[in-house]
Amino acid sequence: MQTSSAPAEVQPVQLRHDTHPVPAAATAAGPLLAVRDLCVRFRGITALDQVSFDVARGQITGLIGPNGAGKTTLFNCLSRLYEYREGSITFDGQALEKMSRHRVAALGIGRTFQNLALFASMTVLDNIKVGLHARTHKGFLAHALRLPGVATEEQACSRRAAELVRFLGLEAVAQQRVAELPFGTRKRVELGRALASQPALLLLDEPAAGLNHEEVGALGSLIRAIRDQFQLTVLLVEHHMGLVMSVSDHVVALSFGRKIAEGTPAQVQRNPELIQAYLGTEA
Ligand SMILES: Nc1ncnc2c1ncn2[C@@H]1O[C@H](COP(=O)(O)OP(=O)(O)OP(=O)(O)O)[C@@H](O)[C@H]1O
Repeated sequence: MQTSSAPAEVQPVQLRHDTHPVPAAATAAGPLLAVRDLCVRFRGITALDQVSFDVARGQITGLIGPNGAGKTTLFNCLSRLYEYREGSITFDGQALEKMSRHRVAALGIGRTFQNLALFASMTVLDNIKVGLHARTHKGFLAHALRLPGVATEEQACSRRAAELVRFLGLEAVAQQRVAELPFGTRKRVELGRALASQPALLLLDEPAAGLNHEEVGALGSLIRAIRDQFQLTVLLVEHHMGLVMSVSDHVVALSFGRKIAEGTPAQVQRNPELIQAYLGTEA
């Protein structure tokens, strides 16, 4: 990640969320995301056991827990990569279990992955444009075939992609192929692609993994800047406790598929069950 491009130095650009499906945080009622009694089982393993929690609009919620706690399983349920037969997930009042994966992305849930999911042979700018095409009216095929109206939309896409590149401090590498870039920079590109789809809820899966101390510091500021600038709600899965506790408004802790603690970072850090869960594994 380019530490020289911390958010304090980033030019404030205003990206219009004119296709944004979810009302602004201040005006809408209820949590953006409500997880209720969610159970997921894999051949005898209970990955999630009656997990319930809310993600409040406009907040950064940290989801923590030792290895195997069920964090990624939960993310995969939110992206509809995994099916769940027990419990429910409601996004802005709509039941996710009734929707296809494609509709979930269109609804306004964007994510990054633990192991980067970028097109390595494409440039930084083009990877970000892929995210933008997820929200264009004409669709990828119409763009490929250059159908009428595409040119105007293409110009808007290029403008927005350039704005995102600037926001993320990626101008110097915008025309470089992703495969040529250091890991930290690629992680920032993935963030750009997720933001390009204009999500209302951004799911970040271990964004600090593989970053050095300085890069993690810059990442914390960047996550907050993203939340503020794009008026997003963020759900962050992360093992780096310093990062989670410094950026989160609210923290939910899982262990062996169960929710064991929930509250402000200060409250959760004092929770005896959480301390035990980490002492028993990696603390
Ligand atoms: N597709 C799958 N098939 C079988 N078991 C799975 C599958 N996905 C997850 N599990 C199991 O479910 C449990 C929860 O795993 P999960 O990856 O959600 O934990 P996690 O909290 O994300 O862990 P980590 O921090 O190591 O990524 C583990 O016991 C894991 O082995």
